[in-house]
Amino acid sequence: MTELLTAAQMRAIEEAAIASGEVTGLELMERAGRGVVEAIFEEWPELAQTSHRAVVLCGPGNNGGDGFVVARLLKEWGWEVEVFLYGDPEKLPPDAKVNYERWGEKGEVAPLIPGSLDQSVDRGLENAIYKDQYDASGTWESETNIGQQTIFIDALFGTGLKRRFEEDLLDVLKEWGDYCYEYAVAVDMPSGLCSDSGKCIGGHWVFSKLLVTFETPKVGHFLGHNMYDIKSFKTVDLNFHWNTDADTVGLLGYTDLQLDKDGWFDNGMQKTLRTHKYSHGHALIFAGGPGKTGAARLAARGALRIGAGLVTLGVPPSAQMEVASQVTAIMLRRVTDGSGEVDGLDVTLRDDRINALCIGPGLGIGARGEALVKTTLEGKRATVLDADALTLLAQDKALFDCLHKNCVLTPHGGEFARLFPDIAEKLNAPATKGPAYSKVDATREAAKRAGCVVLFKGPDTVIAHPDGRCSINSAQYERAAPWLATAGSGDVLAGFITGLLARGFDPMRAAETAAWLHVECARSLGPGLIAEDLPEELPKVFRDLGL
Ligand SMILES: NC(=O)C1=CN([C@@H]2O[C@H](COP(=O)(O)OP(=O)(O)OC[C@H]3O[C@@H](n4cnc5c(N)ncnc54)[C@H](OP(=O)(O)O)[C@@H]3O)[C@@H](O)[C@H]2O)[C@@H](O)CC1
Ligand SMILES: [K+]
Repeated sequence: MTELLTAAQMRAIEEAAIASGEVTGLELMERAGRGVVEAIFEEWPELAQTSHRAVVLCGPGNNGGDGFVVARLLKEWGWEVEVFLYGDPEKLPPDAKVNYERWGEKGEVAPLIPGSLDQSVDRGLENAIYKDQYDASGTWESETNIGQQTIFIDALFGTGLKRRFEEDLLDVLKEWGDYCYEYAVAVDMPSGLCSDSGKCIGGHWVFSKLLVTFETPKVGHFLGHNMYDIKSFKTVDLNFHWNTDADTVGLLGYTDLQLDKDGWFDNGMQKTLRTHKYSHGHALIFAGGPGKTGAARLAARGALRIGAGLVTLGVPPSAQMEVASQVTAIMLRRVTDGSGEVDGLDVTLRDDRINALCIGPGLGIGARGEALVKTTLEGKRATVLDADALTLLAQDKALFDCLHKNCVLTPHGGEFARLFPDIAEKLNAPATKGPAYSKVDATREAAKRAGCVVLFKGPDTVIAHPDGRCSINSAQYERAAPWLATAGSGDVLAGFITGLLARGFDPMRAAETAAWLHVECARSLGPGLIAEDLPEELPKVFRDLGL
C-alpha cells in the first residue's frame, strides 16, 4: 500500500537516513529539485523543446532550498529564471543556504515583498493569454511553436508550514493571482495548505496545476477539497531506505485489496463448482415503509452483484407489494419489528446462515427503525449501519453503546457531525496552526469511540479501525469521479460492503474493497451515471480487473 506520511513522519525518516550516513540532506535536496525539473518536462514535454522563463518563489525553509535547486537546473537548461525569496537569506537552514549560494553564482535573488512580483506576473499572464487564444483558434501548428511561456514555481512552504501568513505575504500572494496559471507547479505542497490535513492554514494558498512531492505522498495531499485544481500529481523517488511505524495511513490501490484472482476468490468463500449459494453468504437488508424502499433495494442490488450468495430484503407488510413488484433475484421477507412471534426480526435471525446485515437506507427513524437497530446489534452479526440507522444511534446513547467490532458505520459529513459532534467540531474548526486536526484524526478517534470500523465518506473517504489502522480511498486527481455524488450512491456503497461481509471479508477489508470498487464503477461509467448503474457496472469492472 502506498504509505501516506505526516510531516513529522517524513522528517523522522529523512533524519534517520541522514543519521545513518546513507545520504546527506544536501543530496536529498538536489534529488528533490532535479525531480521537480524532470516532472515538469514529463508533464509538459513541449517545454523541453526550447527555452522558456521560470518565476520561482522560495520560502525561508528547505522547501525554498528545493526552489533554488530548480532555479539553478532550469538556468543550466538555458531558461530565463527569476528568483524571489521570502525571508532573510542569513536565516536559511544549512542545505537551503548552500543552494541559495549556488544559485547566487548564476543569478539574482529579489526579496519577495508587496509589489515585487507585479512585472513577473504581468509578463506571465501575457504569455498565458497568448497561448490560450492560440489553442482556442485551433491553429496551433506544432508544440515547438508555442512561444516563450512562463512557468510559476511555488517553493515557499512545504511540510513545515506552521501558522497564518503575515499580511505582507498575503498581499504578495494576492498579486500572484487568485487563479491557476497554465504552467504552475507546487513543490511538495501548495503553499498555505497543511501537509497533514489538507486544510488552509496560511489564510490563502497558491494554486497550481502540477504538484510534485517527494519519496511518498503526504496525508494532506488526499484530504479535503483545496487541491482540486491540481491536474497532475507526481512523486519523485528520493531513493533512500526507510521503515515507518504501524501508524501510517495507506492510500488504497488495486494491489492492496487482493483483488487478483487468488485474493478475491480464495478467502474461504471461493466461488467454484463445488460451492453453493449459501457458501457465499446471505445478506439481510432492511427496507422502510411504502415509497421509501428504493434505498434498500439499491443496497440489495449492490450486495448481490458484489457476490453475496443470497440477499433478502426485510420489509414491513405495508411495503411488501411495492418491493415485490420491483425485485426478482432478491428475496423478500416480512420483518415487522424487532421482536414478534411471526414476523419479528428475532424470528428471522434464528436462521444463522444470515451472516451480514445492512440497516439504515430509507429505514425511517420511528419506533420500528429503532427496534430493528437494537435487535440487529444484539445479534452481534456483521452489520453495516448507514443513513437513518446513524441518526438513531446519534439520538440514543444506549443504542450507540451496543455497537460491536463486527459493525461498519458509513457516515457522510452531516451524519458524522450528528454521531460525533465534539469530534466534528474539532475537525470543522478553522485551522490556525500546523499540523491541523485532520479527517484522518477524526475518523480514527470516531472508530476508537464506536469500537468498530468507521468509513467517513467523501471524495476523500477515510476508513479507520478502532486499533488505529487507517486508509484513504481517494477519488481525486486521476481517480476523480465527481459524478459519483448522486442520490442513492451511498446506499449502493452500503450494499457493496454488506455483500463483502456476507462473503466473509472482515469489516475493515470489506469497507476498503467496497469503497475502492465503488469509485472504479463510477470511473468506468463516467458522467451521466445514476445510482442504479453502479451495481450493474460491477461485472465489467471485475472483467477489466481480470477476475
Ligand atoms: N523531508 C525530506 O525528506 C525532504 C524535504 N525536502 C523539502 O523540505 C521541505 C520541508 O522543509 P522545512 O521543514 O524546512 O519546512 P518548510 O516548509 O520549508 O517551511 C519551514 C520554514 O517556514 C517557516 N514558516 C512556517 N510557517 C510560516 C508562516 N506562516 N509564515 C512565515 N514563515 C513560516 C518556518 O519558520 P519557523 O516557524 O521555524 O520560525 C521555517 O523557516 C519539504 O516540504 C520539502 O520541500 C526536500 O528538500 C528533500 C527531502
Ligand atoms: K510549496
